[in-house]
Amino acid sequence: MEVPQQPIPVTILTGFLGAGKTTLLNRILKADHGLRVAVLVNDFGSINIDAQLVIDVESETISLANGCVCCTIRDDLLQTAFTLLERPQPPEYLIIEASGVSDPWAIADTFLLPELRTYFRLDSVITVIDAEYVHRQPSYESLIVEQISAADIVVLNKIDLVPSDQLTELEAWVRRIVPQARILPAMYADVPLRLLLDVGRLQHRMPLPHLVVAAESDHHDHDHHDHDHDHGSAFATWSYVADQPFTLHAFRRVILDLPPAIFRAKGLVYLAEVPQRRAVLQLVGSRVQVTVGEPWGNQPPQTQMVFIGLPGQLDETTLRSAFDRCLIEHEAGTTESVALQQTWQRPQVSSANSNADGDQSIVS
Ligand SMILES: Nc1nc2c(ncn2[C@@H]2O[C@H](COP(=O)(O)OP(=O)(O)OP(=O)(O)O)[C@@H](O)[C@H]2O)c(=O)[nH]1
Repeated sequence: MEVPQQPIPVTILTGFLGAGKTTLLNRILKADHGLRVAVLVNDFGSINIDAQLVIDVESETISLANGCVCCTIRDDLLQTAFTLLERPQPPEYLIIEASGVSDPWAIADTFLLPELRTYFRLDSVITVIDAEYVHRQPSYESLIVEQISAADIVVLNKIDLVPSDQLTELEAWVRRIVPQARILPAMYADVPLRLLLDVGRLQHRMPLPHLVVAAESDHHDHDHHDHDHDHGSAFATWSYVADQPFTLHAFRRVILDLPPAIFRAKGLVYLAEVPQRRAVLQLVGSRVQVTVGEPWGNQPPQTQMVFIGLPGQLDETTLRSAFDRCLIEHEAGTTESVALQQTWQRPQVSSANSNADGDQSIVS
C-alpha cells in the first residue's frame, strides 16, 4: 500500500444517545470545506438508521452496524480504514460517528495503533452533550463521563432546552471533567466549522505503551480504562420493520404509549397520509418529533425503527403487536393532510433514570 503524503486527519464524534451527533455531522458535511470526506457511521442496533439520516452530499458514508466500533466490531473499523486507503482517491478527511453507547477512548486507541498511525492522524475527539438530559441519565452517568473525558472539544448542545443558570453549572461540571477541552455551547450543533475540523488537538496524544504491546498480539485487548464493555447488558435494543403503512393517528398513539424504559428511538416511517415521502421519527426522552422528509426515491417505502432502553424492560412481543395492530393495507390509503413536522410529548418519561430494581450500576 502506498503511504499517503500526509496522514489523513480523523475526527471522532461521540456523545450519548440522542445528544446531537448526527445533527452535527450533517452540519459539517453541508459546510463548504472543499474536502473529500469519508464518514463511518456506527449504530449499535441491527439496522443502521444513522447512515440513512446522514445527508447525501459528496462525501461517502459507510455504515458499520450491529455492534459497537469500540469493541465488538473494532476489527471491522480497522478493515474499513485500510479499504479507504486502497481507493484510487483516498479520502482527505475521515469522520467517525460513534454509536451513542461507545467508548471514544477505545476508538481513538485504534487509530494510534502502529499499523494505522502511518496513514491516519487522529485530529480530535468531539463529544456532544445533550444539555437537557445529561444529568437525567444516572444509569449511564459513568459512560457519559467517560465520553466527556475523552474530548478535545465538547459541543454543549440543546442549550435552547435549559435555563441559563443550569447551563453555567453544566459548563463548570464539564470543565472539571476535561479542564483542557474547548467547550462550545450550541443549538442544533451550530458551531463554526473552523473550530471543529483539522484543529490538531490530539497530536500530542501518544498510544499507551501497553496498548502497543497488546496490539501486536490481539486487537481486542484494549481495556485500559477498566471499562466493562458489555453494552449488551447495559442497553436493550429492539428493531421493527414493516412494509405496510401506519396512519399517523394510530402511530402517535403507540409511540405515546411506549414504556418509559425506552428513552431513545429513531427511524424511517411509512405513513399512509404521505406515502411518497419518508417520515423520520426522533424520540429522545420525553421529546418526540416526526418530520416528513425526502421522497422514498428508488427505495420501496418501508418503516424501519430502532428502540433503545433499559435492559430487561423491553417486552418485544407486546411492542411488536402494538405496532402491528396499527398497520393498514397499502390500498386503504387516506387523503387526510398532515403537518410536515409533528412534535409530541410523552407522558411520565423524564429520562432513563432508574430501572425497576433500582440497580443504577451499568458501566463499571
Ligand atoms: N431542541 C433541540 N433539539 C435538538 C438539538 N440538537 C439536536 N436536536 C434533536 O435531537 C434529536 C437527536 O439528534 P441526533 O443528531 O439524531 O442525535 P444523535 O446523537 O446522533 O443520536 P444517536 O444516533 O441516538 O446516538 C433530533 O430530533 C434532533 O433534531 C438542539 O440543539 N435543540
